[in-house]
Amino acid sequence: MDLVNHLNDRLLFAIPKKGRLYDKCVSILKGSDIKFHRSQRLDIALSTNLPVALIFLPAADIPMFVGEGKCDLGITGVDQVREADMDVELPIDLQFGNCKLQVQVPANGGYQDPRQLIGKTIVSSFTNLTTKYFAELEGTTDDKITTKIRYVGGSVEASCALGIADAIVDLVESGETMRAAGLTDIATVLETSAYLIESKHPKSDPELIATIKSRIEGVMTAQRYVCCNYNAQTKDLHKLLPITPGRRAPTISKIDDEGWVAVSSMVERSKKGAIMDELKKEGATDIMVFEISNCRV
Ligand SMILES: Nc1ncnc2c1ncn2[C@@H]1O[C@H](COP(=O)(O)OP(=O)(O)OP(=O)(O)O)[C@@H](O)[C@H]1O
Ligand SMILES: O=P(O)(O)OC[C@H]1O[C@H](OP(=O)(O)OP(=O)(O)O)[C@H](O)[C@@H]1O
Repeated sequence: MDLVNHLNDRLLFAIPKKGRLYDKCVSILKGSDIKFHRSQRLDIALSTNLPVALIFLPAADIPMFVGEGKCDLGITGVDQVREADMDVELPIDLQFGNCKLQVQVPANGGYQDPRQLIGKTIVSSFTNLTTKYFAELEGTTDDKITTKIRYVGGSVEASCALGIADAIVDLVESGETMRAAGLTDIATVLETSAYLIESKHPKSDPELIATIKSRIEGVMTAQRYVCCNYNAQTKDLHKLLPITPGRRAPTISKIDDEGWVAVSSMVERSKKGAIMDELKKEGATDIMVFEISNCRV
């Protein structure tokens, strides 16, 4: 099938083709019920249930495709958006791919302040952000900095040991890569996470864009909340309901037992243990927590 000729009239949605963000992106698409089949080695997949085409691209190229309006939507890290210096909307923080772009120096090298690196050689895959950062430190414009910024595409952390850099600017999540390379961080250039990004001048049907955004928001909410059900005596509700106020209000249903009701409420996943403990202490029984597979709020 000539896929390219099937792209007309479809919303083009750019997804990282591999790497750190890929699996989470696929699970967001799945959670949003955007069905597709990606043939091996093909970087375009037509959705089978929506007028959408998924375009699999390097995470670093996605801001340009969306910024220039070639794709209406995309998913990539904010670091990539800032590095590409593209003017796009950032409608949804997808809350994965969290890490920091940091200035890293040899742990035993005597640098404690990034100002000590002015005029030295810095290696990074994020040369634009690094240039801007040092231009600000030097109090000058990007084209006048004395610090030398060199690009490498990967394994940036090896640059100091190999003698091509005095320091590096690279992403840090757990810090394992940094420490294994004998480096330590002395400053943060940027904090980042993956975002749904949107063209400022989308070409597709606004209703379709709104539907996709609302589905992704639903996935985010479903990830953040669980559903908590319990039985309670009506006399205890004044103590129990403040523990489970819900997003708007808890649902209270009659049950076939005089003086008792069933309560259902969304609670934050990260607090569910403490909430169940407190409910039990205040007299709730049959407390159950359920996963929410998707929702619209
Ligand atoms: N260690 C990390 N922890 C969390 N998020 C990360 C980490 N490393 C990278 N990211 C995020 O993922 C994005 C893509 O990084 P990744 O290294 O996967 O890209 P890539 O270079 O396209 O893939 P690959 O390394 O497989 O070639 C980064 O721009 C950043 O937003
Ligand atoms: O703090 P950590 O948890 O160790 O993560 C940081 C590492 O993750 C990223 O690289 P990645 O593993 O994606 O490979 P790359 O070097 O090929 O980009 C980043 O460039 C660091 O090297």
